[in-house]
Amino acid sequence: NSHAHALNTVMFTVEIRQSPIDIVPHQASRDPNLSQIVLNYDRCTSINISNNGHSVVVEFDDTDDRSVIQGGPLDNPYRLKQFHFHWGEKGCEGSEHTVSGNSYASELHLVHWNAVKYKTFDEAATAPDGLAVLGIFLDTGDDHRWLHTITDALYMVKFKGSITDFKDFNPKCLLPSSLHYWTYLGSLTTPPLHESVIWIVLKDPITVSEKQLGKFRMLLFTGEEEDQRLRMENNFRPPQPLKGRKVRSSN
Ligand SMILES: CC#CCNS(=O)(=O)c1cc(S(N)(=O)=O)ccc1C(=O)O
Ligand SMILES: [Zn+2]
Repeated sequence: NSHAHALNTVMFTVEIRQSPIDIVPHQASRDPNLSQIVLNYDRCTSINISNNGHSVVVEFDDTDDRSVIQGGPLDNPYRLKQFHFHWGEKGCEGSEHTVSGNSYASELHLVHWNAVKYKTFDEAATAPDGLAVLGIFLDTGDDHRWLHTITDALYMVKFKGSITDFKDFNPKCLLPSSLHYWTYLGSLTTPPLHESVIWIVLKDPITVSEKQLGKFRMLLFTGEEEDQRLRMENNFRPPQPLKGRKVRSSN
């Protein structure tokens, strides 16, 4: 039965740093050593926008250090690879991280990878310091003046598997006024759930309108050839156990 024993060993993985989490601000430790994060996106090159059946994704040219995030908890610059969103079916839920138990309507994730230490994204995606994801909350209110560039393109990627050109988009226009953040060690929030993400979650949300958010909900989880049409909504994972992790706060 050594075979059964071996299978049992192989199948058992310890999950100690899963994401998202509920962030409790006054339990986060203010760390004076935490510098500000720096986003060098001025030479970023967006390539396309696509519907991968889980979210809408804008991909970037990550073949050199043209667009990186650095500073804060990061020891190296991390290259921007893609950004995507998570949202609900109504305004009161949709974000992945929560703040004192409260959800935002949506959450934007800018995914970066450590190309200094790892040769490829896939290698970085399995390393404990391989990825850095910048999380930005979306609140509902007035129209966001630049989000329409994205929402106007969503009809082109309605179905799972659809993709279209999306050039000259700089995600700097989606940042809130302050880059104050919380940071903790976590994971991807979708399969394969690798525990390879240094999370940097901005404290201040950006504001978008219900109308703009509604356009995300006209995307479909299903492909054009499928007879069932499933609206893409509630593509957020609920908060996971903290398991003793410390959340640090920038000044
Ligand atoms: C191997 C591997 C991998 C993960 N890819 S991703 O980092 O772009 C990613 C990250 C996240 S998240 N929510 O963890 O940032 C969600 C979805 C994706 C995706 O595949 O599209
Ligand atoms: Zn995400």
